[in-house]
Amino acid sequence: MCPNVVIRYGRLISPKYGDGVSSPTVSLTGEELPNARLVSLLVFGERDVPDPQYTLFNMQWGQIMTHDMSMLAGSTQSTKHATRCCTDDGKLVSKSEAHKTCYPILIPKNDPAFSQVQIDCLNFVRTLTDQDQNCDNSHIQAEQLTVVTAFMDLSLVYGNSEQQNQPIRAFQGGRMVVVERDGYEWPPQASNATSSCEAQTRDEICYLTGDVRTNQNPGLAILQIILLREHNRIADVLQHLNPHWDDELTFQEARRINIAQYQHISYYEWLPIFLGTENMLKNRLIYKTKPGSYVNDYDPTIDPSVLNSHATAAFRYFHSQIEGRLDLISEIRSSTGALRLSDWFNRPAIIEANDNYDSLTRGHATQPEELTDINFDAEIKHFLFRMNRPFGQDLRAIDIQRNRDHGLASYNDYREFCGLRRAHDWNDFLDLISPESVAQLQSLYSTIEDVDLTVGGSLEAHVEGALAGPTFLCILTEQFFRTRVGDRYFYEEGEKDVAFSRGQLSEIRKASIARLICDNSNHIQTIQPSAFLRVSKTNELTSCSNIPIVDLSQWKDLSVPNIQYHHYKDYGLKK
Ligand code: HEM
Ligand SMILES: [Ca+2]
Repeated sequence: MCPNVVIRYGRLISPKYGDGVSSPTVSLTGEELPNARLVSLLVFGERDVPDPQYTLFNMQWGQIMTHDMSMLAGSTQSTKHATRCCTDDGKLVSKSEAHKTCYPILIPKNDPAFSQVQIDCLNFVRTLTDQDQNCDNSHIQAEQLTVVTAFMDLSLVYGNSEQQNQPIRAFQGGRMVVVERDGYEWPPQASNATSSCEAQTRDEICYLTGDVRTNQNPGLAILQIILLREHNRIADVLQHLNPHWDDELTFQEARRINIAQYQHISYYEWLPIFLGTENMLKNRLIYKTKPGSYVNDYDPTIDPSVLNSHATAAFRYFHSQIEGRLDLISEIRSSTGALRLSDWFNRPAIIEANDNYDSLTRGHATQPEELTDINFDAEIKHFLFRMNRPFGQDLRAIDIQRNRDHGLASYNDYREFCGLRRAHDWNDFLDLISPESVAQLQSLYSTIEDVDLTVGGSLEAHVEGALAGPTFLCILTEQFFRTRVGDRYFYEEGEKDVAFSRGQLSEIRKASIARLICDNSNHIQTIQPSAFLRVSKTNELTSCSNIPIVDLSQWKDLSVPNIQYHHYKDYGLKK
């Protein structure tokens, strides 16, 4: 297992593991970098401001894409780290006992939350690098590893290898394994529920899918279920259209269609909200196409792996959109209650209680996400993975610590890399960052060169039409260009060995998040046509029967035996 996440612009401190707990907090100038929790507290707010335009599904789809593209090696992304850098009662473990990958976040004195409960230490385990795996490594800096395929191939549904896929594939009718409860299909049970979830018994609901993070929060699990049910829905239609197809052909074609719809929704419905339609057109991330026309932009020289600056900084800015209250909404769109996010981390059983699967789905399509700004909801800033304790972890502090763990170049370096003006003194940041934020930075960092990318980038004023400032926008645009152009199997590609027919492609282009919700909820009848956008005069609730359908009859009696499916081995981690 050798690198897939690449540092393109690494800060020149050695990210080789040092002496455990005290590893690199030292900046370029040899000064201490300001404590990550302190930066989280002082630079970022936690005001809960709803975004008038976008629904919570808009946030949630982003987490799905994130999980498809990257998962840092060695991080379980839950409370249950095998490596413990803090004791049970929140004290630093002694240096001699700390594992070399320990890099805990120390709690500053007078912390408004953690000082109440005498917690001094938040667990943090460094990402494994190629140097840990003894990969041949001629460059000076270590490179962090990811354990999922970088391509947008729904690896979170199907797994990242034949081995991961095998136990969740039914090998019948092209279907994935599901279990039936109350007449509906759900993902199979994880074999180790008490460690994969916060489950009390082995029988408590804990889902097994292609990605171990599935159970992390209810909205994420719901989208995983929607995408799983969509696979089986497609497989059933294909079998009906083509009874002579065997399991393998049906499975691979259903998977291919599911991935194509998801790529279409991601590039044409979701990404324009973040990156701006004009910016995407200009940078050839999307095209104004005729219904059945191809975009032949595959380029084998483009490296499609995920940029470290993308996974560790830019794409995490959208943690700001997370809402800590999940509304339960009825079919007539009235509230029937709400869940507190931190009560339900890694406890998916709540989804199958009462009408919650549908009520939460309507809630996510109705309630606003939080404004994309410098505020991060208290539920993830003080209560992440809290379980039954009074406080949990701080996702914003984790993001900052991860930025340093990976040795990313500084905010100022990335400004220059992205063609902006390099700052020479604090005032030079004022072109994009508010005077209040610059003053906070100046009080915390000893030099402008030390400001972390994840911090500076999150403070920039947004580019018009986009939900990010110019530095993050530059990184995100570069990433999503590579993700499509570096993927030979991207759904718009017309190369004959891999292409959909023109008729099929024009059907795929009708896919929408609204249709996915209609087809894969239990019994939702109405939805707005653009479900990433809130209901409005131009986006009114309507019957599901009015939402365009991808007509799968285009796949009838298809003579496809020669098609090249992309199998897992094609996307295997690089040597
Ligand atoms: C309730 C929603 C979410 C929760 C609780 C959550 C939580 C987390 C946690 C715990 C991590 C691991 C941090 C680390 O150890 O470094 C993480 C990573 C990450 N998150 Fe989120 N997140 C959420 C939504 C999102 C959204 C909406 C996006 C983007 C649109 C996003 C983007 C990322 C990225 C890019 C990573 C790094 C992934 C990797 O490379 O392994 N997350 N998140
Ligand atoms: Ca993937």
